[in-house]
Amino acid sequence: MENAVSLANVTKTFGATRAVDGLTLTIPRGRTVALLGPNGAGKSTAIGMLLGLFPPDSGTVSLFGRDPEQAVRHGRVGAMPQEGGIITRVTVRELLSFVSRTYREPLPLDRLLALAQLTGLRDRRVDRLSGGQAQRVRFAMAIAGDPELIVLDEPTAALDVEARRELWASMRGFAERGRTILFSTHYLEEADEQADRVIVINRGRVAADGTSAEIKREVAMTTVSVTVGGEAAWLGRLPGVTRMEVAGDRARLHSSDPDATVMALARAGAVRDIEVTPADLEDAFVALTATGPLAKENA
Ligand SMILES: Nc1ncnc2c1ncn2[C@@H]1O[C@H](COP(=O)(O)OP(=O)(O)OP(=O)(O)O)[C@@H](O)[C@H]1O
Repeated sequence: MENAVSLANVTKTFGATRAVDGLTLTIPRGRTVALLGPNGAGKSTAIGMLLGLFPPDSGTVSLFGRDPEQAVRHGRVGAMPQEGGIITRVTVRELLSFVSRTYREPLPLDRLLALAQLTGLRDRRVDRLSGGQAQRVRFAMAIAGDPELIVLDEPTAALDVEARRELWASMRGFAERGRTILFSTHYLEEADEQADRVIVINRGRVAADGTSAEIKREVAMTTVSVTVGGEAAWLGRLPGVTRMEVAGDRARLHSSDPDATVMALARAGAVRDIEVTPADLEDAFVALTATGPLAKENA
């Protein structure tokens, strides 16, 4: 079965900015995948190309083995752009039934309202909705044609915790139908919690790709902190240490093999206030998107 999404060595330049720089990734059907990256990493540009909004300068983009434009035209893809007004002065039901009529095989309206948790709001005017409710209307518009893939550019960016939770409950309902979800986010926690797989993008390329557990392992960002008196440079050469920060008399060692690092510290008698902190996704993300040596290694 062909992949839902496939990008092969895709580049896109705007003026002097290379927004996407040799991006290669595939997403099989039925997955929920997060595109995670800092501001300007190239997420929106990648999404724009895979929705067929503009072509890449080089490389190929395909959705279900076809040209993106074709896949979109055949109703296999639903999109929720970062912004985008919705018509006001109509009720939720009027808006969604209008959108549904533009598709050949739309979801039944009741089903659509239920999936987006809008049943109780169906007679509410769209301009009287809260931000979170309006976002669920946008989500309902994206899935009205019952697409196989939905692409959401920072769907929860402006939402509070509760509204985010509700939107995710709706999205999970859609994913349970075997559908593919690709969403971009700045929120590590959201990627960690919601996605089966996290693709970290930095400077237009894939910096890491895997489950959040794999990414944490890959960057091996366990930190070993220790108090040192005097010169600290030698700590950077201990087994497992990939990076080190020194603040006052405290050294923070990032280690890919914390056991070996701790043993070496013990052998050297440098165990004052030793503290081992396991990796978290925040650390992994910072490491992957920093301009330090690790980022270069992963680039
Ligand atoms: N139409 C455009 N014209 C000029 N530069 C652009 C255009 N679109 C994007 N860029 C630049 O390309 C780079 C990637 O931008 P993009 O919007 O894809 O990143 P992003 O990861 O989606 O960021 P954000 O999280 O802030 O939305 C940025 O440097 C941006 O300024």
